Parts: sequence; structure tokens; C-alpha cells
Amino acid sequence: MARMQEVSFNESGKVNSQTTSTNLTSKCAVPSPPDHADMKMKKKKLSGLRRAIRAIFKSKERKAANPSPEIKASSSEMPTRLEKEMVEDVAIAATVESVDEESVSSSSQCSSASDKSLETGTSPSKQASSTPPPPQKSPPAPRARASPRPKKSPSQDKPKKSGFYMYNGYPSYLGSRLYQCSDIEPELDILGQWVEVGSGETGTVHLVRIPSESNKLVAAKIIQGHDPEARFQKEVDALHITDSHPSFPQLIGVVEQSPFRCILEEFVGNDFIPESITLEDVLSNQKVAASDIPHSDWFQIARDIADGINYFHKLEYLHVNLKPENILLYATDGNWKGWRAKICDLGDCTFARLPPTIHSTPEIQAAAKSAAKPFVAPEVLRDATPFTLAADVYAFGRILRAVGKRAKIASLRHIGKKCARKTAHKRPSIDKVCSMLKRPSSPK
Ligand SMILES: Nc1ncnc2c1ncn2[C@@H]1O[C@H](COP(=O)(O)OP(=O)(O)OP(=O)(O)O)[C@@H](O)[C@H]1O
Repeated sequence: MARMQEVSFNESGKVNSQTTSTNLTSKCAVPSPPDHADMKMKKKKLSGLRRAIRAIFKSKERKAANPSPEIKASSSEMPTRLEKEMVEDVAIAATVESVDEESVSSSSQCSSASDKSLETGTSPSKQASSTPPPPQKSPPAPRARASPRPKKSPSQDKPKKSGFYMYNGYPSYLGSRLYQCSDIEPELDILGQWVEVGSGETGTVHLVRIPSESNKLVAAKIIQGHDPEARFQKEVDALHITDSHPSFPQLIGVVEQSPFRCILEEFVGNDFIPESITLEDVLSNQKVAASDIPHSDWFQIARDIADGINYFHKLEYLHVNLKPENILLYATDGNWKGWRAKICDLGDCTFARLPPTIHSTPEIQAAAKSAAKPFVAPEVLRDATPFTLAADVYAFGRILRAVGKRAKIASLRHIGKKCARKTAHKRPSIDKVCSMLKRPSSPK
């Protein structure tokens, strides 16, 4: 919204100035192509008028300082017709000029243009008030108050989530994390085959080493399936924004050597066995038995998952595909103790602008339907029903219930039940769930 000052004369000949508002953002919708020759003419006319009016006021001041009897008689407070016309001309020209300027800038930057002009003092109101002061004794023109700077919403302070700057077809944040096939070495099993740590509907994950980085062991995810390009980009972006959070695997980089392409991420597992352990493995008593994990570790695992979801939701993302297969477990000490968890498979995540209401799209429906059914919130499965971040809370609730049942921890099952309520608005927020899990009385 830009403000304009209209300058006019009242009956007593004094200058009135009043501020009116014109919604210039409406111009942004259909920006008219700027006519530069026309603008140049207007600017020229405006500066000529300004010069002339300045000269008149100067000579008036001189006369006031040195009044002759004839001048005294004629120098009433009423401005001459010429002066009046000129002041009006200047006001109109200033208005026209500023509107033109705004329409030019609006073609590149819509709404920010008018706000910026207010901040930088190039607003029409300031231009109009910069006209020379009216003849002496007339009351000072009320200064147009610049509208207050728009307050930043808290979400503006958050890290940028999408639209990363691209360089050579890659997001610029990847920087030196672009690898060639020759930069990695596959981890081979005793049969000389690539070690596969897992696979799903859309990807296969292998173990590889990076010789130039102290032979670091990393997970290389090759994405196949429907629209691998979009999925690849989405997963890399999501791993990038969660990079600093301990509940997600770290993004190591991307291998690009056409036609081979994979995402390199932190290998979440135990160095002594080259395979990953998912929550699904433990719940189905494979690799590790649920009863072998102490209760306090189960609470830590639940907190890790909840903290990860909370962080993801704060970034206004919905995971969509939370299930035990996508929860990776790892022991922090060699005695299979100190278990922690990380959330993987961010390829289905959806950006959910807050307040979070997502209208189901065919892609979301497809992703949700391909996810393990008991973990998908009922509202997600219903066609054309808007759903919210509470859909992830539902999935987490189902996970907690399964853990509580398998590990025989009643309080986890109880929290899980609350989260997995059928009605979305009856579920607690993930913030609340985090604090429930942090209560000192919780591990029982
Ligand atoms: N960073 C990692 N470290 C260790 N193992 C991993 C890692 N990422 C994935 N895995 C393993 O690979 C499996 C498949 O990975 P992921 O879930 O990302 O594939 P997907 O095809 O996207 O799965 P979905 O069928 O759920 O879409 C996981 O269940 C896990 O066992």
C-alpha cells in the first residue's frame, strides 16, 4: 500500500495536504509495460516545475526581507494563481511519477516495491512533502506518516526451505559435496557383491566408502520408481534442511556421473555389522529382540523420533511416510546399549505452510496409500479431505503403541493411544508429545 499526498488550497488560500492511500499492489497483478520515453518527459517536466517554483519562493523571501510599499500591499497570504497552479502541478506530477515508478518496479518485485519505497523515502508522500514550503505563516503541511514497517512473521526467520539457488543443475548448498563415481568405493561382501543395507518401494541403499575422506563408510541411496528426478531433488533438499538435527541422517553429498546418480548420506548403523537395524526389525524380533533394549533406551528412542518430527514440523514439513521401516536404530556403545533413533526416507515429505492444512493431491494420496496402512492417518486416506501435521502425530502414535506393546511399556502405549486418535483435532500437538516423553516420571 503506498501513500500519496494531495496538495490543495482551502478557501483562505492556505495549503492543505492530506494523505490518501492507493493500493498499488493491485497493479502488481497485471503490470503494464513501462513507457520510458513518457516517463522521461514527465520527469523533465517535473524538475522544470520544481526549479520554477523554487525561484518564485526565493524571490518572495527576498521581498519579505526587503519590503517596498507596493510589495507590502500585494504580499497577502493568498498565493498568486500562478503559484497555486504550480503547486498543484507539482503534486499531480509527483503522484504520476511515483505511480509510474512503482508500476515499473512492480513488474519485477510486486508487493515489496511499495514497502521498500516507504522505507527508503522515495514514497510519493515524501516526494510531495519535499515540495518547497508554502508562503510564510501558512501552517506546516502535516507530514505523511509512513506506514509502520511490516512486522516479520516468525516463519520468516526460519531457514529457507525451498527454492534453493541452483548451480549447474544442482542446489548451490551442495558446493563441494558433488562426487564422481571414482570418488567412492563400494563395500563388497564375501561374494564380491555390493553390500545392500536396505531397499524400499523407490530406492535401494548400498554401503560405500569415500577413500579421500579417511575411508568413511556412508549409505548410498539410488532412487528408482516413479518420477525419480523429482523425488531425488526433494529428498536431497529435505536432508539438507534437517542436516543439523541429530534425529536425521546427515547429508554427505550427491554422486553424479550420468546416467548413475545417488544420494550419499550418513550410514546409520553399527560399524561392526555392515547392515542397518530398523525399528521394524526389532518389532518383528529380527537382528535384535525388543526385550534386549532397556526401557530407558526405548524412551530415548521415542524422544529422538518425536524431536525429529517436531523439528520437521517447525520447518513446516510433513513426513507423510512415518513407519517402523523408516526409523533407523543404532547403539551408541559397543555393548548394544545406549540405543538411539534417526528418521530416514524423506522423499515423500510435503511442504505444509502453517497454519497447516494440506489438501490431498494425487501424489500425496499415492505416497500415503503406498505407506504401511496402519500408520497412515484416516483423514489422509479419505479422498479430498484436507489434512494437517496431525497426520504425522497419528503415525507416531501407532509406532509408540507398537513399541509399548512389544517392549511392555504401558506409559508409551498410553501416549501412543492419545496420538493415534481417529479425530485429528483430538490428537495432542507434537510439542506436547515431546514434553510428555520428557517427564522424569515417564520411564517406568
Ligand atoms: N542412512 C541410512 N543408513 C542405513 N540404512 C539406511 C539408510 N537409509 C536407508 N537405509 C535402509 O534402507 C531401507 C530403505 O530406505 P528408504 O526407506 O529410504 O527407501 P525407500 O525406497 O524410499 O522406502 P519406502 O518404501 O518407504 O519408500 C531402510 O528401511 C533402511 O533399512
